[in-house]
Amino acid sequence: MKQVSLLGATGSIGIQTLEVIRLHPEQFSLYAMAFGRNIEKALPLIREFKPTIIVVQDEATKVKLNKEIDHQQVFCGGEGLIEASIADSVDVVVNAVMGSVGLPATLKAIQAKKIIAIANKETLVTAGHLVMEEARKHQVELLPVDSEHSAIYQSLNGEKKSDIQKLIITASGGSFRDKSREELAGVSVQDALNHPNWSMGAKITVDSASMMNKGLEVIEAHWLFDVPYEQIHVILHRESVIHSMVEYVDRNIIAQLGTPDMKVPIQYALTYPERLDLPITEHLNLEDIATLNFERMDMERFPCLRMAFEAGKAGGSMPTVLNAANEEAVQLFLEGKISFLDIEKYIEQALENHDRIHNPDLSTIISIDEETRKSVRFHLN
Ligand SMILES: NC(=O)C1=CN([C@@H]2O[C@H](COP(=O)(O)OP(=O)(O)OC[C@H]3O[C@@H](n4cnc5c(N)ncnc54)[C@H](OP(=O)(O)O)[C@@H]3O)[C@@H](O)[C@H]2O)C=CC1
Ligand SMILES: CC(=O)[C@@H](O)[C@H](O)COP(=O)(O)O
Ligand SMILES: [Mn+2]
Repeated sequence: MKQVSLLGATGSIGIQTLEVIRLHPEQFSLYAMAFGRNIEKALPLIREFKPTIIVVQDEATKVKLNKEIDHQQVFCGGEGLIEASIADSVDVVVNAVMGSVGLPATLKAIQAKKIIAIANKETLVTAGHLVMEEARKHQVELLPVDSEHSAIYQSLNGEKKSDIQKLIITASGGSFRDKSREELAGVSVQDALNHPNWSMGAKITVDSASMMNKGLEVIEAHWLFDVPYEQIHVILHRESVIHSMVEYVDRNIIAQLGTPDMKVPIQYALTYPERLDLPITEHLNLEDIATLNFERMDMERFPCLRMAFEAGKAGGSMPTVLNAANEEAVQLFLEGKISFLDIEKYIEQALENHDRIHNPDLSTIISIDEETRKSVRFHLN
């Protein structure tokens, strides 16, 4: 029996993780759950799964929650996320919070030698060098939940790293894949949230539409698999059936295919190295799909992808700035305060105004993250 700590339990990945846990009660039990402020969504989950530790975003939410339940161990904020990640009884930490707020808990979970199923890609983008250094030091392997990285992880199984020619990451193209740049000027939040293939949280759905999601995934892949940016390739693949591929030096390409359903990579990370039945997910039927399409990625059309490659290659503190500016700009877009095209403008400005710091430590990363967010908000006023 694996005791799971689930950070981001009320989110899209969180709810699907609970579906997997519910399916295999003999394999998994929910020991800890963390969420932000969504008490309404959390209450039935608390009543059903009866976690020993509960974490909420702030004191006010804790006070509200305590009026609804009688629970001994409710923690708050970043410290709470860490408590939930290092508790002795926890075997696996599923980090599915949204944003760089997940970073300190990931580092502490590694130091506590937990199994880590990582959905929270912002952690790896903002501080990949620190996360991977800790993972190496403590001999902890990060199990990717992100569908592309789960695909690459499976395609690398048993292979030599030195035989990799390139990683090929597939992109659906997101909500605006058929719009020209001119047409993007007037798009609404509702339009952006209409992803063609996946049902996900709001922030990642907007990232998909701007192609920043793919940019973050390139940086995530660089760190997870220790592959240089020059050997990471992105390709447009509308169907989201091939989740990503690895090409080897002998021209063999190994790909992972599956129904676009996040429960598949979530369960794989939870059961690894075993596999279990997943009856709640449809089988992939290639005869019904009939055709798979591939298109060259246009960096002019998708400047967020270009900026992510550039920030990743520049390294140091640049990916921290890229990520923080993006998180803040997407939030402003979701609040209706800026337009869709402003997102890339704000990120570009933040990157231009930043003097790169080589090999930033955790406190430097946290302060750069905060400063970048402030500067994005400042330019708005
Ligand atoms: N959704 C998907 O299919 C995929 C997601 N990912 C990655 O997984 C992560 C989660 O994505 P997704 O599930 O879509 O996001 P959601 O927005 O749906 O969920 C985010 C979760 O994090 C919680 N949360 C947010 N801030 C805090 C905080 N400060 N403290 C504690 N909890 C917090 C939210 O709580 P509350 O509900 O109370 O606000 C919610 O439970 C992201 O990094 C994303 O990029 C990767 C691949 C696919
Ligand atoms: C499901 C998942 O892993 C998402 O990150 C997904 O990849 C989004 O799709 P696109 O970014 O390819 O549109
Ligand atoms: Mn993905």
